[in-house]
Amino acid sequence: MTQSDLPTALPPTLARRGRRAARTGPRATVRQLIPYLAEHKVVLSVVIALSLLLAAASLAQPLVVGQVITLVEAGDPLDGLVWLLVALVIVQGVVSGYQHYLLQRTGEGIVLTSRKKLIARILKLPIAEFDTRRTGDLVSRVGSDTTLLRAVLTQGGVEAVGGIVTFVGALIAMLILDPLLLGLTVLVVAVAIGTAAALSLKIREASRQAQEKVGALASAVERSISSVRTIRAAGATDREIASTTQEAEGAWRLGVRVASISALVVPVAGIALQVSFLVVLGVGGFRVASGAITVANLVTFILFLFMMIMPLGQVLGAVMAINQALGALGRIQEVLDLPDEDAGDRRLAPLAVMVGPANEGLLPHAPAIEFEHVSFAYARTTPNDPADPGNDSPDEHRPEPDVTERQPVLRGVSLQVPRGQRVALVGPSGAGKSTILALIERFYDPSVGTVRMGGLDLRSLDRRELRAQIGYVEQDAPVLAGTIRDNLLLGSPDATDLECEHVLRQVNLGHVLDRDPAGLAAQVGEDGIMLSGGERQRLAIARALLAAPPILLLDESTSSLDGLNERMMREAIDAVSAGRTLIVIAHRLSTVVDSDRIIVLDEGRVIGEGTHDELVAAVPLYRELAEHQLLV
Ligand SMILES: Nc1ncnc2c1ncn2[C@@H]1O[C@H](COP(=O)(O)OP(=O)(O)OP(=O)(O)O)[C@@H](O)[C@H]1O
Repeated sequence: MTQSDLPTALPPTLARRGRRAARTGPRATVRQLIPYLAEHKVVLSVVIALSLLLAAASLAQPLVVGQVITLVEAGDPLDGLVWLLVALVIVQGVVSGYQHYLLQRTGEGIVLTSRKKLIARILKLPIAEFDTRRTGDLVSRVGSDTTLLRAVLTQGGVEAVGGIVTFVGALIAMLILDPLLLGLTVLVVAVAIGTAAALSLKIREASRQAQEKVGALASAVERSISSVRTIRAAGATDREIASTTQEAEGAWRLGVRVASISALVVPVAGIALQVSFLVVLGVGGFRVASGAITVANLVTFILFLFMMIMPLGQVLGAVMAINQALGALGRIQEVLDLPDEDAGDRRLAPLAVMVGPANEGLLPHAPAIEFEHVSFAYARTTPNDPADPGNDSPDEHRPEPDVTERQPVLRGVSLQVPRGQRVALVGPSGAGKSTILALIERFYDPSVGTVRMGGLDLRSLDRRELRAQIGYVEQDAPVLAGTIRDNLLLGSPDATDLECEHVLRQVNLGHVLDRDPAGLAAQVGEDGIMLSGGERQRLAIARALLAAPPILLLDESTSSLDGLNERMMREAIDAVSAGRTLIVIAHRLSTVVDSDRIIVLDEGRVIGEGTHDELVAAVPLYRELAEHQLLV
């Protein structure tokens, strides 16, 4: 099989789309925002009704004030009008407080919905997505971008509905009171609206860029924290602080840009209010003097003017918040639009695949695992990945990501793993051993050829059912932060403490229970850092034992173990392989020698297969590896 046999290029339309997305960044439309709001339509209807009530209360106030002035001028009694005014103000205060609470709560609801959707999607993304995306950026989308959606409701979006009613009501009242004064006011206000609208259009793009930079910052922090030991040991702490701080400064710069655009919008509304107020006061004064309008009507007109300008501020605030939210929603939606791992799988009725040595399978004589002419290439990742806004340069100037080039890692691999046998994969680093395990787990599908379990093409099996048949002990970080119990129950949530303790003793980990009074509740630290390398692997083996899958994949730790640890690891592997099929990536001669069959890989090809003695005699690479105790 040659490289040219592999499907290497993406369809041109996909490649074009990828390049376009990299240039412009993800965008969202108002239509994509609607489902988030629709989920809260009952509460939002109540809030809108309250806004209308507030608008009516606001509009009533100038009329009552005008009436009070007229009555005072005429020397007539006020007849409780002052009390009506007080009642209006109190009702307005109480209603707007309640409305504010409802909006904040609904805003939190929208953040929660988007977070739930993102978490569910991210954890179901194809494994290949994690090869090309930065963890911190994904975390930032869940933590930070989602909070910007809240602003759609909390920064005036819904009050603006009532605001529009107030605006129109005030406009009509002003028209009745004095059309000339209104004409002048509208002129000033129209200029202000035009300027503010043009500015707020810029906010969406600036906000998206700012959020991308926050994502890049989260990625940098995540990298620094997860590699803190390596960084410390390399004496690179100060450089790492400097480069991470640089990302923080980048986020600050873009945040300030958003702030400066918004800051221009706010005074525009303020100036509009002041100028129109001065115009109305000046021209109005003349008109009162000439007897064209009364003092009461001028005061009422000025109150209505305030009433008209206030919602204008609300609408501008809402437009800014919506534009900011759309920037963030674009980044959220980009992840939600990715297909999940099962997308495109053929929907088949669940099949009871029994591949244990004692079980009658669907195809009882088929090997547990079989590779037939399998070739595979990882999608190539590039430093200029669209998910990595690593610099401040404008999008147009970034080099386009190379999404088409793929290098084969497995080339025409054919192998069989009979049921109940222990098969060792050996070969130099980078030969493709871990990739074979990844294909068995169906983290990826082969580019060419077929992988089968119990005679069935893996692509015809439900992924969950397939993985239920397999235990997988990774080489790196096979342990999760949490307690020993959390780690054991990951694959078997119903196991009892007694069962947990039993499997721990089977893999010679009884002492970790004895050394900590917390026992199974003892913390293992981030990535199991409180355990030794050998203990981590044995804990992962214990987890696999507890789930008791018929097939176990074990990527043996490369860390050298002393005599005692080596013996304990061998006993753990013996315990786990009893009564099941075991495929082990072997780095220790003892593991290899104890295997039923050894498969030698080099540069993605199977170059030898047999027992230890057969391979020592026939395969020079194997002989060389064995001479060096195999630790490669
Ligand atoms: N997720 C990935 N994305 C892109 N390339 C990858 C990925 N994982 C592995 N590779 C590449 O595939 C090749 C084979 O890797 P693999 O991990 O299968 O080798 P290996 O034989 O298990 O090596 P080792 O013994 O060092 O773990 C390597 O060149 C590696 O760089």
